[in-house]
Amino acid sequence: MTQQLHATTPPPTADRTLVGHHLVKRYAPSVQDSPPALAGVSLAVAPGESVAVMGPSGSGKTTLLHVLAGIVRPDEGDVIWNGASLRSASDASRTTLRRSAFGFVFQSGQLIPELPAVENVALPLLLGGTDRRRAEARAAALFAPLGLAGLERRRPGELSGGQAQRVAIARALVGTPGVVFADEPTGALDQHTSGEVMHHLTGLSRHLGASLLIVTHDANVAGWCDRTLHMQDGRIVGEARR
Ligand SMILES: Nc1ncnc2c1ncn2[C@@H]1O[C@H](COP(=O)(O)OP(=O)(O)OP(=O)(O)O)[C@@H](O)[C@H]1O
Repeated sequence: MTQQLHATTPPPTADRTLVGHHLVKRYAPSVQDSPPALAGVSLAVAPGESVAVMGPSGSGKTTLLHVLAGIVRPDEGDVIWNGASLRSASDASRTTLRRSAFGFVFQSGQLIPELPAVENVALPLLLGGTDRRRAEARAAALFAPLGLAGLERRRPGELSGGQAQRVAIARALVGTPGVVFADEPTGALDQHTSGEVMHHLTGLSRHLGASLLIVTHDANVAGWCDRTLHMQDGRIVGEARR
């Protein structure tokens, strides 16, 4: 991938550090219409680090996640993953990167209702060309570590909310991604179940060496992470380490 870096971008590091450099994103066509969703955000997520992003509604948390994950292209600035620029990458290579290097967990409703849990988990591997037997074996191996042993053939409608989120975590991690992006992963769960899900999400990510970027409104969820960033009006205005 070619490097087209912003003039002041720090030297890229060809490791599994995720770097966002001076990210600006405006959804409205002109600045007069509304303030930018991202107004110049810079951050680095170290390999294996877990980072929570908190802030009021509309402060730009989800936009930051989408820009860092290569889903949304920034208007200014760049995202560097493994030493390469996402901004200058083609749509096709960004899609390939998302599939091979990143995993995603959303609030709910992300599993395919018709497929048994194990097939839901195997899906990213199947889409990447792994043969079915090997994909399902790798998927099944994640059930016990996530406390899901015996639920492999259940369909999503036959799982509790917390079990379904743990299946979604397995699916995000089955391809051993470099970074897992999670947007309100416990937003639909009660406090106790949320704690269980975070225990599994942080524990298994750490075990597999994946970094974690979590958008959340819940300070208890952020408390599971190494670091919490606070956003306001499209900027990072504070940071706390555990
Ligand atoms: N697709 C879009 N088109 C236009 N404006 C958008 C779009 N997505 C987000 N915005 C605007 O960008 C700003 C930041 O939104 P974003 O969803 O990133 O905030 P957030 O902090 O994640 O909010 P919440 O906590 O409510 O999910 C808001 O003003 C929002 O209205």
